[in-house]
Amino acid sequence: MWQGEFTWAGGLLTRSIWQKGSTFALPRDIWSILFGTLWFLGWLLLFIWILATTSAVQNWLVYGYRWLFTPCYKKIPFVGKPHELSWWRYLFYGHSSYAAVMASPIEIARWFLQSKSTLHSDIFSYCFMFLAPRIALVSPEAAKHVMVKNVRNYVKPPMVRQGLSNLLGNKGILLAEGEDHARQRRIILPAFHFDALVHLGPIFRAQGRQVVQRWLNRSKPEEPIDVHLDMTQVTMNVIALAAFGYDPNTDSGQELYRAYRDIFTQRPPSRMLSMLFSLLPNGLLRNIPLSRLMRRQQSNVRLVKKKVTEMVQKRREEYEALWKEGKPTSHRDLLDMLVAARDYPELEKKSSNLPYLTDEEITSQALTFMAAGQVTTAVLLSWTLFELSIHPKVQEKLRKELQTLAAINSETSSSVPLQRDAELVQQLDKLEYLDAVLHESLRLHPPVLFITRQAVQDDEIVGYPISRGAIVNIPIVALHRDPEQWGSDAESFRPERFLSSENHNAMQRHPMAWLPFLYGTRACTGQRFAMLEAKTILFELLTKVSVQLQPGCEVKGHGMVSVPRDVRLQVVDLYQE
Ligand code: HEM
Repeated sequence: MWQGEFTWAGGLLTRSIWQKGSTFALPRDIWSILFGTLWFLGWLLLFIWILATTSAVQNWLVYGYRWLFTPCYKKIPFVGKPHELSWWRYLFYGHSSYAAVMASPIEIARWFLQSKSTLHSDIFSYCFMFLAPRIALVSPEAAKHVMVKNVRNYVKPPMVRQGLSNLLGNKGILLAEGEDHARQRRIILPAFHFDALVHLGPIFRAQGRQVVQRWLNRSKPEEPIDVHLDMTQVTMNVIALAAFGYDPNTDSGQELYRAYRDIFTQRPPSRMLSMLFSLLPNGLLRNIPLSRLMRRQQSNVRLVKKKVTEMVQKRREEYEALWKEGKPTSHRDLLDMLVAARDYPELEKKSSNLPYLTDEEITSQALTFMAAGQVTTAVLLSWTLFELSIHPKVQEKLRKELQTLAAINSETSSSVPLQRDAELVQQLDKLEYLDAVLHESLRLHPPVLFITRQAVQDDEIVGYPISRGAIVNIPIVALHRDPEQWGSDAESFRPERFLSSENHNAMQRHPMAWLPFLYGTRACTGQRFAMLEAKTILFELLTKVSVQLQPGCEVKGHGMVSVPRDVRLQVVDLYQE
């Protein structure tokens, strides 16, 4: 029916292909464009396929070489190919459908624990994508070796660094290693001291009150709330105010909030795409329509970086102006402290050992606090509210503890509002059941599911050799559900296990069996910040409302930071008339 030729770019037709007398009424140009586009897409797909296959073969050769010639892999038990996986899927995914974020957190935990029990070994090897070798450390003692005993020998591998540096820049504490890391940590730690943090009490309380007011003033109180959305907003506000004194209620603050939410709530298709597109050169990426999702992701990252850089620069200018005028500089928030640490030029000259932070480091640090401090705490609060919503007795017991404190506090606390808030935060920190509830929530739903490290030198972990370059993985989520440490009810939510009255159980447990913040010199610097924030916000919420899970609501975790998906809660006003 049709003859002739057309160019590959549909619109750029060189000659007509449609002969007169056709039974179809479509104009010639449309057919030409259609066939031209199909032709173009066909070649493009072939090109992508060739690139992806070449890259996969190259990966298989590199990783195959590592399996064969890295001595430790011959001595560590290997988990084997899952029989239900076809060879093709196995070659491509390895065990990552079970052991990485493509599975849900509970599936990940079960897979590691099952492999541990089948192999009768706390340490075993398995494959990541393209059969890349990994070593799992599934006991607190093995994890302790990497976190504490020989921490300097284990650094973040290039793949992890690349993922983090896209968002955080290259110079922050999370990516620093060795002496550089120790220097940055020395500077940052004082800002997270308990005495400094209780002064953030008014911010924590005000944000908690705002959420509960929003819940109570809804026009349709019977409609459920999306708890993770609200907790994301509240923790974003807290970190923006407490770390940077940045007003989240401005248009610009809202823009930042939306970009952050998008970055951290990537769903499986876009995660898969991120992985596939990472195989292609950047230039090619821009021309593929499918990469629109990825481009949105990149533009979100650019926006966050731009905003944080602006905040840092503004604060530095303010600080320098005060410094030049000889006026006292204030320490309102984390950013003040970072800027001050950088600006000790006189002292700096005297000793090169004195701490200081460069401009780039300050920006990276600020981005790190935003990323590390916001999403993780939102996840902690969302899972805790979810667990309380399905365990009404625990919720009631906790409410009693909080209400008792509220009653005491209203009688005895200071008449100065800011001081009163700081005092309350101090008292909240001493509540045993509140602490136990948060510990139990972090045990079952650790926001960071696992950490990955690469050995710098040959080493030995619990009697097994670890060769230089080997990549080890601590699956926190699996260690937290291991019946060997937590007993036969390891999968149940039971805060009582953390109470001192059940100390006999705790004595049998390894001191590092609970490790959501890690231990040692790489432990989370924001642990106290996160716990105080979560405690204060729960206090504000649970003394005013009760929460129940919306019937029929199926909740699953997903993503790098175990974001709970679709937690819909019904909120009941405790003082409703
Ligand atoms: C529930 C909340 C949180 C959890 C579960 C958590 C967990 C973690 C974990 C597991 C690490 C180690 C990551 C690694 O080395 O691969 C880490 C590091 C870090 N976290 Fe947190 N975090 C939380 C909240 C916060 C907050 C609120 C802040 C700051 C405001 C913060 C700041 C940091 C920083 C700066 C590091 C890097 C420490 C270093 O490398 O020396 N985190 N966090």
